[in-house]
Amino acid sequence: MSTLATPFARPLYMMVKPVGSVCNLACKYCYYLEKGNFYPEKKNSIMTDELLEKFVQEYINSQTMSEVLFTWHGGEPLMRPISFYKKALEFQKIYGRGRQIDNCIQTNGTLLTDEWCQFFKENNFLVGISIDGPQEFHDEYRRNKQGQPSFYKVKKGIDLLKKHGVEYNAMAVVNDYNVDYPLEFYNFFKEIECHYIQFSPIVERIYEQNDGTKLTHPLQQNQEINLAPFTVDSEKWGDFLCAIFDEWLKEDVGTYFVQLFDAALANWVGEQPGICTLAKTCGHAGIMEFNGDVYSCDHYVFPEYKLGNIRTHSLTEMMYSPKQLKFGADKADTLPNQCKSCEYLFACNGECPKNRFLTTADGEPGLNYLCKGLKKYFTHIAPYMDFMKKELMAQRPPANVMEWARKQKQ
Ligand SMILES: C[S@@+](CC[C@H](N)C(=O)[O-])C[C@H]1O[C@@H](n2cnc3c(N)ncnc32)[C@H](O)[C@@H]1O
Ligand code: SF4
Ligand code: SF4
Ligand code: SF4
Repeated sequence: MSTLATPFARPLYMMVKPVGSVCNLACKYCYYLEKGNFYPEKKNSIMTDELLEKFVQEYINSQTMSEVLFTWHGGEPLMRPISFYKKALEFQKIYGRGRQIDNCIQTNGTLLTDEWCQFFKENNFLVGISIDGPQEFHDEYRRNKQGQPSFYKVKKGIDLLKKHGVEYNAMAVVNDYNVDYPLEFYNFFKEIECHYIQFSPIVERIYEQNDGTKLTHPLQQNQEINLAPFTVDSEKWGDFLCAIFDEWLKEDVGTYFVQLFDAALANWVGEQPGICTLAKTCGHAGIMEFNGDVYSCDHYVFPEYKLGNIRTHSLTEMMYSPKQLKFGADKADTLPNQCKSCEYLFACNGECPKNRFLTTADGEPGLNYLCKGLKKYFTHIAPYMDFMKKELMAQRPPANVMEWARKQKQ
């Protein structure tokens, strides 16, 4: 096992699911909806006030730093009433004893109202909104159980956030349907003046199990690969990123922030990237279900990756357990030789282990499904990243890359 960073030198981070996997939408690609199968008592999957208080107290007390970040996730976290979050804030005040406490919430945006937005503004919430680009792309997969599209409601939600001056960012998935339209996609976010954008590729395999789940199980190896139809093509993912990167280079560096570009630059200069998929190790962010069950990662909510329950184990115990440390270290320890000798390992780190189900040319298992696209992306951005690194080292703004890129093209 590789050496991990000293425990306790970083915040303990946990995403919380106050309504479990319950949601008012039924996006066709959603990996979380089916987690309800692990909780047959599903109809009652809401966090009690008593558990909320226990979590808030323990989460704050587990931190070794003065800042504490709460992340509310789901399912759809706005399916709890505002009063639930007001209680959470009261507990934060009681147990925070002067610490700086921040809250962010990840939502599909369809349930936003003036009242929610006022609440978020007053309490400084950062709101992550899921929106998959323009209407046609978004509505392809993001619909409710009756098949009704959600774009119109999400757009209305974003307008409300803007009206109330709430800080927000966009989270967009890239799938088989929208991957061919990178510029339409990117320009949409500029049109709605969203300056912080996260793109996440959909990679899912169909794997029907007895427990009622159908999507990727990470322990599913040596099986016939049965890609879910919404999965993004690996090379197209690379082309998509390259096209948006070139567009971003024209005039947006320093004004629009694309998480995968920032994370690549972070790796280029040897800083921690802001996204786990490009980090060296996993396991920094656990998730807690409505009933206090804690899992290794949001994409590893499976019985095999359950770390315990907050009623019987402390958060520190679970997040620094041998099981979780191994989960974290496995990301680097299980890399195939093709990755170990890859010139972009420092930037890619083999991406997410969930996606490592191909075999290398030498027949070694564990190659990332997205490898071809990732290599294309890193090769394409390398000269610009090298330049930005040089600028940063000389304490000049990396945005100088825009002029440099223009000159290269002349
Ligand atoms: C599971 S949702 C929970 C929060 C909230 N309901 C929402 O949609 O923002 C969190 C994020 O995961 C994304 N997502 C859903 N299924 C995915 C998948 N199979 N692969 C990658 N991301 C996915 C969603 O688009 C959303 O941005
Ligand atoms: S809104 Fe979020 S939780 Fe609900 S189905 Fe869509 S991605 Fe899944
Ligand atoms: S398994 Fe994937 S999603 Fe989970 S921490 Fe690792 S890289 Fe991130
Ligand atoms: S680009 Fe491919 S070979 Fe290189 S580290 Fe990433 S997944 Fe491995």
